[in-house]
Amino acid sequence: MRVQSSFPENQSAESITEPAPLNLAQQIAVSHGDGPILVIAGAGSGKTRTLVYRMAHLIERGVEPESVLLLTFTRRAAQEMLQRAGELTAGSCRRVMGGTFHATANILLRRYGHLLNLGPNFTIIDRGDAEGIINLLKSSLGMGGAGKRFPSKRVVMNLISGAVNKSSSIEQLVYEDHLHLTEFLNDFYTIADHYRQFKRDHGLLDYDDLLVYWKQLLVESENARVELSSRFQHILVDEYQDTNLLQAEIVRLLAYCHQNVMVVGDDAQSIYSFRGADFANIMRFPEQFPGTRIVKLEENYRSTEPILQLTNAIIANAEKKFTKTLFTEKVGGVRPQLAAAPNEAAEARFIVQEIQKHHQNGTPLTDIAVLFRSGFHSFKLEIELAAHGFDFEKRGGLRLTESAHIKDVLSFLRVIINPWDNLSWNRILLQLEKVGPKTVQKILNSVRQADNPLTALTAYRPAPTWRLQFEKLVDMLGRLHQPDLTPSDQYDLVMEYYSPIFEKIYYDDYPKRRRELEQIKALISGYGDLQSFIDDTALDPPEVGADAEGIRSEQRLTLSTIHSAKGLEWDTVFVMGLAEGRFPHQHATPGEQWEEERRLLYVATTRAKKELFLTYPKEMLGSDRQLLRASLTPFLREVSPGLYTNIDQVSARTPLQTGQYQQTTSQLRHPNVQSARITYQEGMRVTHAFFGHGRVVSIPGPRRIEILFDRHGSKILHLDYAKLEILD
Ligand SMILES: Nc1ncnc2c1ncn2[C@@H]1O[C@H](COP(=O)(O)OP(=O)(O)OP(=O)(O)O)[C@@H](O)[C@H]1O
Repeated sequence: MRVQSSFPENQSAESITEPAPLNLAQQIAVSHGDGPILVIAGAGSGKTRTLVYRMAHLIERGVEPESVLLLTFTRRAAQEMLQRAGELTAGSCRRVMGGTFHATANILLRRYGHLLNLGPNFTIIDRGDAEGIINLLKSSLGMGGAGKRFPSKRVVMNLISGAVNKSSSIEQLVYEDHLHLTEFLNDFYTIADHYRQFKRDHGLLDYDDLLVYWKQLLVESENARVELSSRFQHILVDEYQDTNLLQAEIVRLLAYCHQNVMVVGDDAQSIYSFRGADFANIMRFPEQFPGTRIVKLEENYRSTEPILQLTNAIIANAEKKFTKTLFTEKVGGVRPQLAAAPNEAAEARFIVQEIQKHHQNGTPLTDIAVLFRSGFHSFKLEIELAAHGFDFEKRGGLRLTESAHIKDVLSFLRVIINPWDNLSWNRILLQLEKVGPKTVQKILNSVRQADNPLTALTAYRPAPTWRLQFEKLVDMLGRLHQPDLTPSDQYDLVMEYYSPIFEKIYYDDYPKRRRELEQIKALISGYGDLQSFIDDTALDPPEVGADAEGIRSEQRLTLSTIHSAKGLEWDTVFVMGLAEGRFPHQHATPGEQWEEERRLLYVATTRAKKELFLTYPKEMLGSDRQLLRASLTPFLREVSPGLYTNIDQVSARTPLQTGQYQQTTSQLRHPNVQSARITYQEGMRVTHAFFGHGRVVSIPGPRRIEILFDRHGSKILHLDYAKLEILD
C-alpha cells in the first residue's frame, strides 16, 4: 500500500483501534491531529469505518461531541455511522451533529435565518411542489396552456435548479444542452423571478434554497460564520465526490476559524454529476485547504479477488484515470457470472431461481440484493418474487410523498406550522365540493393580508352550497391548534375530517392508498413535534412500503436502484438489465454522461462481497412499446471475457422447482392463514397486495388459484403465499 504521509505524532487512536482492525493508512487518517485531511478511498476500502473511528478518536481525544459535525449523503448513513461510533464511545458520539447537507441547513436556517430575513416557520417543498408552482406560474403568466408550445414544468425546473447546483446560469445551460429552447430564454428568467418571489411570499424553501441560504448566511454574516465555525471544531464529510460547488464552499466557510476538515471520497464512485456534483472537488480540496494531508486507502476488504479484478477492469476503461488501484488479500472465490436471458421475463425467473437456490443453501435473504439502473427495471422481477412469496424491500422506488393522497394529508399539517403556505391551502380548499380554482383564489386573497390566515379563514363567509363542508374544515383546523396534542393526535384529527373526502376522491383504489396512510400514521407516531415530522418527510421522504423505522426486516431481500445502494454491501449481488440501451441509459450522450454510467456500473458491481451475477435480456420492450433485440452493455463487452463466467442455460421457460420451493418458503414466512381457511369460487372479486384487483377464473389444483387481474392479466397463485382479500 502506498501511503503519502508520515505516521502522525498523536497516537491516542490506538486505544480505540486496538480491538478492531484498522490498517496503517486507516490509522493515519483516524489519528490525524488538527488541520485538513483528504482521504481518497477506493470502493470497499473502509471509508465508512475510517469516519466512524475518526469520530470516536476525536471524542477520546477530548473534543466535545457537540463540536463535531458529520455531513453525509443520506440520513441513514449518518444515523448508522453515529450509532457505530456511539458503540465505541459509550454513547457520547450520539451527541455529534450528523446529517445530510440539506438537513443540517434546515436546522441552522431555522436558528439563524432571521439574519437573512427568513422566518423560522418556513416550509420545505419537494420537487413535485416546485413543479406545481412552475405550472401555476406558467398559466398565470400566460405561457403555455392549450394550443401553445412551451417547455414542460420539468424542463423549466431542471434549468432553474441546474443553474444553482452547477453554479452556472440558465442561459449557459440552455446553450449547452437545450439549444432548441433559446427562444424561451427570457420566459425562463421571468418564471425564475416569479418562482423566487412566490417562495418568498409564502415562506417556502426548495432543496436548493437550503444550500443557497446556508452559504449566503456564512458569506454575509461575519457573526454567524465565526459562531458556526467555532461551534463545529471538526467537520467530517462523507462522499465528497458527490458534493457540488456550493457544498464545497459551505465546507470551506464552516472551517473558517480552524481548517479542521476531513473529507472522504472516491472519484471513481461519483454518480451525481447530473445533479451538479463535481468530483473535481476532491482534486481541488488541497488547493482550498493548503497543507492538506492526503491519505489513500487502496486495500479492498469487501470483495473477493475475482470480483475485484472485474470491477477494476470496468473502471480502468474510464476516460479519466482515477487516483488509485485496489487490491485485496481475499484470494479465491468464484468468478462473476454473466447470464443472457432470452427476454425480460426469463431474466426475472432466472434471478428468482438463483435466489431460491442460495436461500436453500443457507444464505439469509438479507445478504442478497438485486440492483438495477432505474426503479421500473425491476417490475417484472417484483411480480415474479411476489408470485413466489419472497418478501423484499425496495430502495429507490416510489416516494410516499409523491402520492396525491399523502400530499393531501401533509397539507393540513403543513398549514398548522406555516399558515402562509399557499400551496397547501390550495390543495385543502380545492377538496371542497363546488369550490374551484377561482373561488380558492378569492378565499386566499381575502386571508392573505391577515396577521393570522387561520383566524381570517374562520371569518370568511362561504356560499351556501359549500358552507357545511367549509365549516367542518374550519372546525377541524381549530381543533388542530389545541394545546398538548401530539403529532399523532393531530394526524387522527385530520383523518377524521379527510377520510370521507379521501374515499370519494380516490373511489377506485382507496383501500390500497389507505395502506400508505397507515405507513404515515406509523411514522408520525414516532415524533414528538410536528415541525420535525414535516421537515423529515420533505428532506428524506419515506419510500412506499418501507418499515416505519426504515430498518431492514429479517426476512427480506433487497431490491435497489444503484444510486440507493451506494455505501452498502451484500454477500450476493445481482446486477440486472445490463443491456445496451438500458445501461448506459439510452439518452446518455458520449462523454461525461457516458462516463458517469460507467461509474454507476462500477458502484453496482463493487457492492458484492462473495458472488456477483450480471444479467441482461436479449430482447426487451423499448420506450415505444416495441420489442427490441438487445446486446450486452458496452461496459462489459470492453472487458476481457476471461474475467467472468458465461451461464448459458437460461431458457425462456426456466421453471421454478416448485416442490423444493414450497419447502423453503414455509421457512420464509408462515402460510397466509387467512387464505387457507377461505373457500374461493370462480367469479369472486379479490385484491392482491401487488397485482391489485382481479377476478377468480379457475381453481386449477389444490391450494392454487387462477386470477385475471385488471392490470396484470392472468396469474396462477399459491393460496398459502398469496395475500388475497375478497372484495365482494
Ligand atoms: N481494516 C479493516 N480490516 C478488516 N475489514 C475491514 C477493514 N476496513 C474495512 N473493513 C470492512 O470492509 C468492508 C468495506 O468497508 P466500508 O464499508 O467502510 O468501505 P467503504 O470505503 O465505505 O466502501 P464504499 O465506498 O465502496 O461504499 C466492510 O465490511 C468493513 O467492515
